[in-house]
Amino acid sequence: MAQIGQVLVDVPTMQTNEPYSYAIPDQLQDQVEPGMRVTVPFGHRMVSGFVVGISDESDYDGQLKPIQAVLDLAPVLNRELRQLADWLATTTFAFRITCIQTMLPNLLKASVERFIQPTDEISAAERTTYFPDGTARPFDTEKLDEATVSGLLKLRRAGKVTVTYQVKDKAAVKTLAAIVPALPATKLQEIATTVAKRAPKQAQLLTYLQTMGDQPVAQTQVAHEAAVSAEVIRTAVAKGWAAKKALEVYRDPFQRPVQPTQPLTLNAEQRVAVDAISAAVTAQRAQTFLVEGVTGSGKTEVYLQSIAQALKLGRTALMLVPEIALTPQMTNRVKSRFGHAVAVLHSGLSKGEQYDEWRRIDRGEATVVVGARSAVFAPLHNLGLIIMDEEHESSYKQDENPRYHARDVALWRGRYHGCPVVLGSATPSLETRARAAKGLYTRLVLAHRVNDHPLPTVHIVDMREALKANGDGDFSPDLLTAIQARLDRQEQVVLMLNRRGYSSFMMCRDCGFVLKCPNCDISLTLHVDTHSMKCHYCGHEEAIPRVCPNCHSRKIRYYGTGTQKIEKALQERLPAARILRMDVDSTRRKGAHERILKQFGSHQADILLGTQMIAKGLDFPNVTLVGVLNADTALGLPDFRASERTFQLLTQVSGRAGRAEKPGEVFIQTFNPDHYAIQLAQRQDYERFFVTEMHMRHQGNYPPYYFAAQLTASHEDEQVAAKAMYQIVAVLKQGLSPNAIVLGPTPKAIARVKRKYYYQVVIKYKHEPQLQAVLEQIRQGAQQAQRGLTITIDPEPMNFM
Ligand SMILES: Nc1ncnc2c1ncn2[C@@H]1O[C@H](COP(=O)(O)OP(=O)(O)OP(=O)(O)O)[C@@H](O)[C@H]1O
Ligand SMILES: [Zn+2]
Ligand SMILES: [Zn+2]
Repeated sequence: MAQIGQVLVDVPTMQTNEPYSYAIPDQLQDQVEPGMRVTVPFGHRMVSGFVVGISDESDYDGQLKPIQAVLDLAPVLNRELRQLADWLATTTFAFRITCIQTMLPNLLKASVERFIQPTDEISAAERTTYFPDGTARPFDTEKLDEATVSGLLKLRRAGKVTVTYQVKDKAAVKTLAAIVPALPATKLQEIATTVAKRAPKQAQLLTYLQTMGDQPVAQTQVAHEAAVSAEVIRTAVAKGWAAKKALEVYRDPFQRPVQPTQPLTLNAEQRVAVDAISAAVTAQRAQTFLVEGVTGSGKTEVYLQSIAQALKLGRTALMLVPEIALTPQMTNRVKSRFGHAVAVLHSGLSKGEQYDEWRRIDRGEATVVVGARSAVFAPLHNLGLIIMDEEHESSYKQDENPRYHARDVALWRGRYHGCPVVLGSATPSLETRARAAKGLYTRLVLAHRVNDHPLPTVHIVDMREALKANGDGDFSPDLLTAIQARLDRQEQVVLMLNRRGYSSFMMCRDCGFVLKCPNCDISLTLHVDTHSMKCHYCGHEEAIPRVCPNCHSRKIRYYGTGTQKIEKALQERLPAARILRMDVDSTRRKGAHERILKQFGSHQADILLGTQMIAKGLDFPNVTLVGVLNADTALGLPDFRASERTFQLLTQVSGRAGRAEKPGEVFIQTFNPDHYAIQLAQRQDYERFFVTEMHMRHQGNYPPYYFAAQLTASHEDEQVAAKAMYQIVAVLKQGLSPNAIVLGPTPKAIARVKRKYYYQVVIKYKHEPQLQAVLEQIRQGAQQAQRGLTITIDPEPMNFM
């Protein structure tokens, strides 16, 4: 009986989660398997698709169109990852094909090209007009002019040209030109003797060829080892003594040499953690651990030794880091311990490098994967351990479809493989810490720094005073004195300029007052377009104040400064200081980040001035001073997580100071010295912060007490977006219980992006068994909605702006 392939087609406008049935032609019967990419006819074109199933019968009565071509020799997604894609689609309200695309390396996202070519029917004149090269030409209706397109279509109707499809499969395997001997050794020897006099170099190569065996060797290597030029090799090939072969090679994204390291002797707290995790690895238990360890407590060593346990049992390990491009130090540490077993996956690699690393993982050649968010989909078999470092980082949440959180995916894979998941942080997210409190996660605490080095001493600098003293809102006298002392002692300084919330809110520079919503206790956002202050939760709007409502000062203004400006100002104040700047601009080029850190690490600079990207993971023993120039900017954001983010950032960045023998000191400049997030960051007291913040969340009905979901509508016409949102609110109110809190619709913080208006609704709820169904109904309704209207659903928004 003929086989039927169930294919998810890759047509973004044809949004469906259901596969289509296609006939599998005889010649492809043995080739098609679930998990492979294919091309199929769809309407009048050829599109790529993904086989999710094969069956013998179809409910479809008519004639089925056949699958045209198979793009893969083996499935690119295994059974586990296909199940994961389905789960992802359901829980994030994304399309199955979108989820599959997200899981594949970029290189495997094939696209189809159309070609048009002449048939025998075509006249000579038509041929010269339409086919100047005489052969097939790409048929891209967007690039060709209208007359050519209509002319070609006319020819097609007359049967004078045909259209063919070719898949531009970008999955190029990298190859090197290589050489193999084409004749038996005895024959080569014979020729060598005859040419020896007249062409000694050729004889030399012939002798080398005899020693080669039948494995191809890279041409450059042959040239080097036989000490002959490329020209001599070309001649040998032309004469039929040797043959050219393509040698498959991996692009190694990790060319720099690493020093191998041995496991360190663990201290008592580390020992307890490694033992607990190893036990779960050995028992193949899907247990979740929270490793709550202060900065510099040696969490990385705990991860490494737990990974070693998984490898010892013949299993594999996945280690997630927030943004790997920003943490070359971590990659180095893993690579130095596990060498070639390590594959690295992140967006900083070229597509080819990503693909090669992905294949090494899929083939089982790499058994440890270090990577950023999307590495959570790495095709590791037989997972024994998953680690998520800095688990509180918001970069683990994807901001576009599918809107998944890598933590949820990690937990899913942990259950699938029966392996533990380790969530590590000095400042865990409230959600995670709350789950540990409930006993859902096992909490492992590293309360002390390695070798009992003390945590740094943190000073809070009241910038209201500093501003009065020297009129300088950027550098307080205290901070400048402290920096100078480091310069004198040849120690190093890390300075952070917080760019989050840059210029989006207003603050009084005399009293630190930030304008808040009277209904929501969340700061109002400045809208330059409407000249007003708005609340993004409830829609409250008021005029931009001219004087501070609290102290009547006129020094109320946007908050925010650029790193370049700060660098210049700092250099003027400290002319002798060598400053390195690390921000989006200075790290645009590939490898720039790593180069800057290397320079700083080898003390080619005294001060590393940067944005939030310098807050995490850096481990430089000579850094004894950390300065935070503006602690407040993130506090003013209209986000219920503003305090949490501020506390985390300040604690993380403070942790860069005094990690080795020399004690560390931190200066936090703030206009809000009494804010609890800043006070508790000064004490680096996470537990106290957790209790305080949980209380605030409880009062405000925020996560983790409530769940939240966010819906957004966008359209070029503001009316359309707003109206769609009002209709959605009606659907929600009808479908959900009266306990659910529906906030909005309100315009988003940046209400207009790329000529589109954004409106949003936030749902806060505790138990809403109907929510999934209601949201699914809204998602389906959105497809029939007005042209140009986009509805997005985020089941777990990281920010509400
Ligand atoms: N058992 C140990 N004995 C000696 N040195 C150790 C030990 N464990 C870790 N270290 C060293 O202590 C330093 C800090 O460790 P690590 O960077 O792992 O801390 P961390 O907890 O990840 O900190 P952060 O959260 O600030 O990034 C490192 O230089 C590491 O090599
Ligand atoms: Zn004021
Ligand atoms: Zn409000």
